[in-house]
Amino acid sequence: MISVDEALQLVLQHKMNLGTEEVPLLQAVGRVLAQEVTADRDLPPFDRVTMDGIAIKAQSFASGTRSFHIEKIQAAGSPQTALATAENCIEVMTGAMLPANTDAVVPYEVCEIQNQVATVLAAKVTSGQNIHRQGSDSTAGSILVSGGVTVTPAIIGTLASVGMHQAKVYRMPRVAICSTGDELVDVEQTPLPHQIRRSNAYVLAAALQEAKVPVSLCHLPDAPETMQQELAAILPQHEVLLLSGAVSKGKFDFLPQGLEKLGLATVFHKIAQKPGKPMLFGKLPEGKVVFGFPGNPVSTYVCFQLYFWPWLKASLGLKTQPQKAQLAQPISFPPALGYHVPVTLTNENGVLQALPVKTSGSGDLTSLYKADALLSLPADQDEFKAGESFPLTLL
Ligand SMILES: Nc1nc2c(c(=O)[nH]1)N[C@H]1C(S)=C(S)[C@@H](COP(=O)(O)OP(=O)(O)OC[C@H]3O[C@@H](n4cnc5c(N)ncnc54)[C@H](O)[C@@H]3O)O[C@H]1N2
Ligand code: MOO
Ligand SMILES: [Mg+2]
Repeated sequence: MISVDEALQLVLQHKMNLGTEEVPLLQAVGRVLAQEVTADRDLPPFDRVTMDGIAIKAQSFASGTRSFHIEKIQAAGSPQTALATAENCIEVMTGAMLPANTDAVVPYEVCEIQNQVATVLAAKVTSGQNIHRQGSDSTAGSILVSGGVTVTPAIIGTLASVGMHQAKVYRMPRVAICSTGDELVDVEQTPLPHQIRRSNAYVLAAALQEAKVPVSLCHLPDAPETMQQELAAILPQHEVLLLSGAVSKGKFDFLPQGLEKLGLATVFHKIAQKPGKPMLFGKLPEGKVVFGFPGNPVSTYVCFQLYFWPWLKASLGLKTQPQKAQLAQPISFPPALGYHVPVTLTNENGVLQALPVKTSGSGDLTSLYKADALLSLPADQDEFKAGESFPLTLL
């Protein structure tokens, strides 16, 4: 059986080249940017007034002038005006162009205005004060945002400020999520005593919806021929299959053989880990990939988090920062399996502490919502001391 690290490396070796697409500005949020964003002009594009007040020539103040006749008002959104006489001033509003022949803005708070004359009460006026200089943030042509980052609301603001009403982002893969199992009924149905409601596909669909990955849902029966026919019908419209259940040793676990008939090249089947030991990963014709997650709800979600997300991020060219946390209490786990422990996180003096969540195993989905993350303990160790650090996957 391969290790957790080997499985992850194999999954990453099969990342997909997704290409790019143009989307309208607001639809770019949450997507991965596939272009550099450059400034179309200087930012700010003119000397911008940053306080409501009066614009003067600092030299006039230095020469002793304190009362300045107000020539006019320069509002934001008006073309630039000019001060006619050095001993005068122009009232200016935040966001306005600084009037020509002025180089300092004195806020209203330190002025007294009567009969069109502003008297400056401040002790000092410096050339350049309260002016956001043209090009001081960035100059025309400079790179504001590099490609390969997730578009945040702040990046949307940057795109808007340089006039990009569309943005080039990496295309998302077309994903089908199929649950399997004759014991499962849909959410709106009332289960009979031997049945349960299916939840796995909804968990994965919800996670993908948050990440703006388009998905379609389906459910496959525990019957080899129908399962294979339905898979064959789904495959042409999708590039990634996320399947849950039917990958273990049961008499009705038909997924591996159903996929083989569709041309599956198995990359691995089984990982030395708990939960999620029976996980399957393989290639399908035309460069498509399939993740066969074990059916127990916690196993499905854990494997999705540990293997599918890194695969998607790698395919989108997103870099991930490995994270670690300290185990907050000792754990004993003798089997030679990697152990992914659901934990809650607290921060003690800047160090992340991971406290295991009580669960009754990989069928216990309701305990998983309490977890903030998974702490992955290595297979070659049996006793794990409080204070030891291990890799962390945020949920
Ligand atoms: N002899 C062995 N038996 C099992 C092994 C093993 O190594 N040897 N592995 C166990 C492990 S670990 C897991 S995990 C499960 C995985 O089984 P399958 O992937 O074949 O999944 P199923 O048999 O279809 O279902 C398992 C379990 O999960 C429930 N389930 C499935 N799908 C859903 C869903 N969409 N929503 C909610 N619950 C779901 C299903 O009802 C079963 O209870 O195999 C062990 N057995
Ligand atoms: O993935 Mo299984 O527990 O290891 O349910
Ligand atoms: Mg099974």
